[in-house]
Amino acid sequence: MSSGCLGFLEELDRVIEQRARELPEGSYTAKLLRDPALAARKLGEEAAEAMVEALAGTRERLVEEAADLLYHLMVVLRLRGASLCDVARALEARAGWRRG
Ligand SMILES: N=c1c2ncn([C@@H]3O[C@H](COP(=O)(O)OP(=O)(O)OP(=O)(O)O)[C@@H](O)[C@H]3O)c2ncn1[C@@H]1O[C@H](COP(=O)(O)O)[C@@H](O)[C@H]1O
Repeated sequence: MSSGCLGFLEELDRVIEQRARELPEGSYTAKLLRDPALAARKLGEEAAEAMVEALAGTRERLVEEAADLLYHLMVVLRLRGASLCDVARALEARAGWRRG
């Protein structure tokens, strides 16, 4: 993985946090944040679409579906007061077990 490519995720996380605070009209993110069941269903749909691309799609289609999946995961995490930082910490702790 090229270094520095994940910095934008922090920026996107801040935008999602701002949408959660302000819930602006006309924002798709705010629509998901107002309806946790919709957000969870969309997460599942995007996971299924990514699976289809992983099985038989092009690299480009897989990357596009992975982007949809990651965005929806970030919204669902925010609904539970969590973020990709918490996910990174969980992964880091697992790496610790393996090293130890
Ligand atoms: N990164 C994203 C992003 N990725 C995917 N999507 C939306 O996720 C949806 C994916 O759903 P589908 O693939 O099912 O496509 P669809 O048929 O259009 O969706 P539905 O009408 O079925 O819900 C689309 O509406 C996309 O626009 C996103 N919507 C917003 N963002 C970012 O979120 C931030 C806040 O944007 P607002 O949501 O406009 O406030 C901005 O930085 C945006 O770039």
